[in-house]
Amino acid sequence: MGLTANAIVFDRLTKYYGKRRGLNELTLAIPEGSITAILGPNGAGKSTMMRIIAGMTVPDQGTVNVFGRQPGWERNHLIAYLPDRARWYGGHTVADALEWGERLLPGFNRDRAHQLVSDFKLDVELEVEGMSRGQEARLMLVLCLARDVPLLVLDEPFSGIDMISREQIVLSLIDAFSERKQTVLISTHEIGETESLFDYAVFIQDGRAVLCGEVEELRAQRGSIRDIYRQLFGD
Ligand SMILES: Nc1ncnc2c1ncn2[C@@H]1O[C@H](COP(=O)(O)OP(=O)(O)OP(=O)(O)O)[C@@H](O)[C@H]1O
Repeated sequence: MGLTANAIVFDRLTKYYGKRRGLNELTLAIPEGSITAILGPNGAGKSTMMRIIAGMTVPDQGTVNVFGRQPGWERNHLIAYLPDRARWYGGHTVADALEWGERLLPGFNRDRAHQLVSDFKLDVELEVEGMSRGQEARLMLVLCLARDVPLLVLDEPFSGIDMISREQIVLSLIDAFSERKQTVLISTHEIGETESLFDYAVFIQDGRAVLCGEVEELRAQRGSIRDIYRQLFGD
């Protein structure tokens, strides 16, 4: 695959929540241009790591570099971040959300957003507050994927989406990512249906990276990503 430069570098990054450590000297590099899976059990530190990249949480110790600089609001025009929980405006429809995106999100491509809405079978008239979890997940994906930014950080983007739709969405993502030069980080618990998306994988446990590498190499050495997950985290 020929991955060279790193888009993101963590060096002994630690984040405390009270006495508990959300991240524990996390040391890790994410290759530029990769589609990277962030994998690990509940509470491993995946969301904390992503929030730090998006500049929404500040670490307590260690360093993090995103394209060579510290994260923060002034870097956010480079990043499309899909949080694990969203808040919407009351009374807004999918169409309103797209308009909001066009006005406020740097690099937002309106035509692509509308294409994605149609690909993901969303109704533009749908009110966002009344959406099912799967519909909401699709809308959040649209708002991120429509953006021409160098880094996408997607925290559990498939959660709540049914299996068949998930498979279709993964196929359209493979298509979309092959056309564009973006670094993409995706945390997910749905490893089976999403494995084909990834060319790099990071396994996290207790706030540390326990294994990372190019998916092709990991597969050749240790089996499928699902098998590796079981080897690392199974009882
Ligand atoms: N706001 C917070 N206040 C207190 N503790 C927190 C907070 N956010 C995260 N933590 C703790 O930090 C650790 C890492 O949490 P994080 O949400 O990053 O894990 P995760 O890997 O994303 O988990 P999941 O797969 O369940 O979404 C957990 O022990 C969690 O309880």
